[in-house]
Amino acid sequence: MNSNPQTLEEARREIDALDEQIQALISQRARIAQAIAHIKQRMGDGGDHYRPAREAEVLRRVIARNQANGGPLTDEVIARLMREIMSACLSLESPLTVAYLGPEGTYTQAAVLKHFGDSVRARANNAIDEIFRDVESGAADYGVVPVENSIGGVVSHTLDELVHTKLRICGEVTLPVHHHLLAVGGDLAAVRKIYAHPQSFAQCRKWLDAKLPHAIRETVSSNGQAALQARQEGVGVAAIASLQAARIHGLEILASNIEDDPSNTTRFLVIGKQDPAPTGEDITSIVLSGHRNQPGSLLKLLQPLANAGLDMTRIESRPIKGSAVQDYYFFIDLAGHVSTPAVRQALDEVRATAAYFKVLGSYPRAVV
Ligand SMILES: O=C(O)C(=O)C[C@]1(C(=O)O)C=C[C@@H](O)C=C1
Repeated sequence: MNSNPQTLEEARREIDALDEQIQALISQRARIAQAIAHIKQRMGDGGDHYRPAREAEVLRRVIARNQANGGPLTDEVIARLMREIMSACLSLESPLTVAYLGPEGTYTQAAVLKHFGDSVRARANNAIDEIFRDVESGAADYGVVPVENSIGGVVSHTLDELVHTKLRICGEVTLPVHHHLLAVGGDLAAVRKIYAHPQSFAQCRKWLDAKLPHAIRETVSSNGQAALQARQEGVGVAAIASLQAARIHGLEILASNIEDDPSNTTRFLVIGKQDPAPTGEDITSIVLSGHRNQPGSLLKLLQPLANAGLDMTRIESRPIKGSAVQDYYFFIDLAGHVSTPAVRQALDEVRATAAYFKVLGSYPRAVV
């Protein structure tokens, strides 16, 4: 085939031929995925064919090949295309229901699409605890909840739920957060009122002070809700929300990327009943508490992790509700999978000295 077309006709002929091959290959891939689903059924996997570890491996290979080939598509774009192919293949046999923090148009919905692709049934819920209940009861196969924002800090509701649930963390999603000012129409000068989630107001404060110092700022429960209200109230009322919210609610973008810190990122967790297999690039999340009134208790508790040379990537504390003296749960992420001897052994040692200890999950590190 000519790889250096000189005319539009030649180039389009090449694209038509490639499209034919790509389509045939995608169909062939889908048939093999169907065969895999039947094999899994025979093995008795209970109908949940989703395999986060396998998907992470496929995506990592896609990105490695993209980098070796020098693009020209970005890693994010090529991974998204492959993610959609996998999502469509999986949905042929068992479409997943994924509960997320709604309403439609929230960043959590964007995280669902980024992680599971467009072929899942995404189910909007009003509160983080409802998402946990939906997955526990089987009303949803998986849930996606926000856990931390690089500016706003931890989402304490999610941490509190993790302590008590029997569900496991099966994956993580990291999403760069870009805020946009949306309205049904008009221009910046017409904006007299802005709806947003309190965190979004905090993250766009400098921009708002400079560009819209006189507009009334009214907080609502989510960015999706903000977009909905801007839609209902019309010209002069704006919302801070995502591009997706703009699409869903038919709003125009009055200003893009209005966040004060362009590196703003939110981390989400995928919760479910599955323990993903190791991939070689995994995170293990645990929660623990020490015995009261023991000086240096946290240091002693964590010593086995240091002795095993395990890389602790995150530590957060939350007060234990209802304890008279101030006691804390510590949420710790470390690099590695609980099925590897070094991690298992170190965690057994930690468990032996902790007042409370639970593995929240071992799951693949986010790929893109
Ligand atoms: O390899 C599998 O186990 C499959 O089911 C196939 C496949 C894919 O399309 O690549 C689909 C869904 C799973 O989550 C992982 C991978």
